[in-house]
Amino acid sequence: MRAPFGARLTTAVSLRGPLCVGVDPHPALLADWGLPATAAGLERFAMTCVEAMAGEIAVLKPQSAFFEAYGSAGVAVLERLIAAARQAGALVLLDVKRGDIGSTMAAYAQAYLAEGSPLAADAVTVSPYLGFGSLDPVIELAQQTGRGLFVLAMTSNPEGAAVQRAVSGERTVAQTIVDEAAARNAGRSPLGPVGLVIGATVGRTGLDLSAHNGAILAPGLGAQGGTLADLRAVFGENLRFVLPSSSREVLRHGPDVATLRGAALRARDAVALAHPH
Ligand SMILES: O=C(O)c1cc(=O)[nH]c(=O)n1[C@@H]1O[C@H](COP(=O)(O)O)[C@@H](O)[C@H]1O
Repeated sequence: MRAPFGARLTTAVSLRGPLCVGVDPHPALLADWGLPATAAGLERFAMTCVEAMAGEIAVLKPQSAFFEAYGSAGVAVLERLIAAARQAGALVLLDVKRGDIGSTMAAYAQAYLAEGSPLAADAVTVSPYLGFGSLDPVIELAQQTGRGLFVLAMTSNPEGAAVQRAVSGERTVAQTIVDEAAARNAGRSPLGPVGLVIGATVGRTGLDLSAHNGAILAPGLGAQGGTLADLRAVFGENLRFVLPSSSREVLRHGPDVATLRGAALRARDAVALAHPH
């Protein structure tokens, strides 16, 4: 039986440092790496990322869209990437941002979190905008299988604020999501399976995160302009469970394996130095 996701994530971060690297094979990156825009090029990109980073970095986050763009051959590459990265010791957070009615979410949960599913990862990103309760099938399966989920709360893109900072009753929409996640994680040690996504670029959030007993993914470092100083502006002193995430800023150092690995390790060490966990 696998240990709970919260325990596996805290162990991975304590052994490997606090960084998630996104595997986002943008067409422009494939071209920069001298690879063709084909499933074979995608495979080479994915396996180079595994070789360079899966043995050293705590969490790799493949972005499903870039694989789906190649149809079934691309999804097959994603399956092999997930398996190879996990085999090399990284946790895999599959970035798919799914959100649907509860009965359909149960099917997504099976696809991404069930034992033996070809796309099963360690955790998945989900959108709560069909109502937080619609995510319950994902939370239940995550708990059963020692996996996790990251719920979009305050996203790094500028368009997110109009919805997420809107006030509903006494609280912002984002705060209601934080509070729902906190309720699901209550009493779990060291961390519950329900993480949040709060972008590194969002500035002051006004969020009360004190009851959130879960991880926080903070994407937006690098290519979207987020800096290490911004993380402190967003999260204050309380960065213990924050997992900063960067994709293009690291990936642009490929395709040489050693150079790519060096860039990832430098990014990780810079985060660890600026924000000791
Ligand atoms: O869930 C995410 O990972 C995510 C949430 C968010 O608020 N902002 C955000 O950029 N992301 C993802 O994080 C990655 C950011 O990539 P870079 O901008 O290249 O570092 C992309 O795969 C985005 O889809």
